[in-house]
Amino acid sequence: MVPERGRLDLLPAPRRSSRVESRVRHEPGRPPRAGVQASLDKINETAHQMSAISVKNVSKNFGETRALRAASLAANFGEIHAIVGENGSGKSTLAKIISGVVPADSGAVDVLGHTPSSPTEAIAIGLSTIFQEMMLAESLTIWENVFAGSDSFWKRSSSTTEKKRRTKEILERLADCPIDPDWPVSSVPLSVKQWIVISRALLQKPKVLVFDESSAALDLEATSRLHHEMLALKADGTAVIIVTHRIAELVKFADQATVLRDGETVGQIGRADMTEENLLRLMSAKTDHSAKSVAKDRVAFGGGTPALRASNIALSTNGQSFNFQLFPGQIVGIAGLDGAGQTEFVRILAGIDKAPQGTVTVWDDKGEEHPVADLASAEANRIAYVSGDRKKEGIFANLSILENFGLALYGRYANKAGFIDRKALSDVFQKEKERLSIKFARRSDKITTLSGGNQQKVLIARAFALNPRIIILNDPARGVDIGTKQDLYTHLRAFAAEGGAVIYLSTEIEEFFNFADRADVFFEGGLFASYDEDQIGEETILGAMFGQSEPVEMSEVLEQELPSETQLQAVAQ
Ligand SMILES: Nc1ncnc2c1ncn2[C@@H]1O[C@H](COP(=O)(O)OP(=O)(O)OP(=O)(O)O)[C@@H](O)[C@H]1O
Repeated sequence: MVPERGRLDLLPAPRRSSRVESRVRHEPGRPPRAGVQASLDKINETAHQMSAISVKNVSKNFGETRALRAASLAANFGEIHAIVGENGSGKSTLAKIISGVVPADSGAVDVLGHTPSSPTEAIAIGLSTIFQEMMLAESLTIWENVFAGSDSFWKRSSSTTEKKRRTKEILERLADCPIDPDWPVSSVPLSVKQWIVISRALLQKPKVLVFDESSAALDLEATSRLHHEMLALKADGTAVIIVTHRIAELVKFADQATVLRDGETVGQIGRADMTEENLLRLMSAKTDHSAKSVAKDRVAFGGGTPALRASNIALSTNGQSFNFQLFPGQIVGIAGLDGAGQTEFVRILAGIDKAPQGTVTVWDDKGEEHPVADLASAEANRIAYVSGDRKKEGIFANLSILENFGLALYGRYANKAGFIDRKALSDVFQKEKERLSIKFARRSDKITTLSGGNQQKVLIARAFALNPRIIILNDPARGVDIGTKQDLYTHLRAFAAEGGAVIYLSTEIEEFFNFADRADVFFEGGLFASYDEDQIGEETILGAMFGQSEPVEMSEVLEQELPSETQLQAVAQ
């Protein structure tokens, strides 16, 4: 029975029987269910056991778009359960149904013994969700955001001093940097915003925690902290549901994965069968999963006229200066831990921010040089920029898909009287839509009706359509599925083969493999190391990210102690 709104305090305690708790506690590493073959039957069979979540044959339409047609999922307490699938396969919609944000059209939804009909109700029964789009009030302080809405569902509302103390404690642990709870949210970087949203959910001490692509804004080290947090929650008996495209990461620590394809659950994979290959095979009807490899000839860069040069650049007034060069046809990967200066650097190259020191110069087709000092000069010199932080820097939520695509192009497609050649704009849109396989019902629909990954594709398409000489991408593949990523690498490689130059900042080191011609690594506010194609590897890049000239193994980064039960309880108090 769904309770009336406003009567949540009268809700019966969620059905989390001691039988379930003891089963999880005494058998934490239950043997995984067999196989990739594990099918709907098996999922339904599992759903009959006492589980944290049981979703059976759920469907959901948004107007003409069928987001889900037969989605099922069964997740237990004390397990990390991933939901995977290509962009637009229905993962977020499933997460939203489980979280009470949208109702299912048909099918059965059982979350902790209830069918939540609103996020508030979901929280009341013990489910917290961290959504893909960060819901933050930018003008409020950090602590106000962490405790937003808390007073209505915590029995004893704590004092402001106490709230600030707890905010500082949990955020400094999670974000691993000093935090003043009184800072306005607008003043902190994207990664800290992500931690604020995560803290808010953790402080609710949920029995089920849903992460919808929540590590997308976090760098490697931070993602590892998040994984440890998830493992600690699992050890505590929480059902942790994660929606993610970071397949390589999830095979390391997820217990189960439910795979969606075109709105349908096509299988559930257990720990023993959790390999990238198995997941990809189920996710996509495509048969070739061979990879990241984009065929290309080795080219030596260095001679001739560069496409872009940054000279004596420093990222702060007293910072160490450095030089940077990019040649036509070259793809340079940019890496660094969060806050190491790489984001500031690419924004300077794109003309968005000014360098505290130094100059940026580009060369045109005729070999003539031009300074890049602001957005206008960057645009005039055909530099396109794609941001991974699409909500803040990319999309206009109130505009349609086509309008979002066409915004930067209107100047190019307008005649002298100012009328836009809609046919030409429409043709180029169609071409880019096919190039990146952007999925949507109608181009006149608002961009926010697209899945997160498809929104990102619109921004990438817009950059290609600008016919740039240089494309600067700032973590563009955030939230983009693996198939699209590979298509993106192929398109960028083709762009480079025609003389274009690419700067590709990524928080995922693997993106550079078999793709970048060079990788530049930032550390503590400056360019620390530069590696040619044949030196690019996980250990070398990772080492440089930590300021070491020696390679570092991933396991050394991930080898942190799990928080103890006492530490966790202290945080949860
Ligand atoms: N509010 C909405 N209105 C219209 N269509 C929607 C809405 N929400 C989702 N859709 C559509 O439903 C489909 C599934 O979207 P969903 O966001 O669930 O996919 P996803 O698997 O999470 O994708 P991604 O990996 O890109 O985030 C998509 O085609 C999307 O455009």
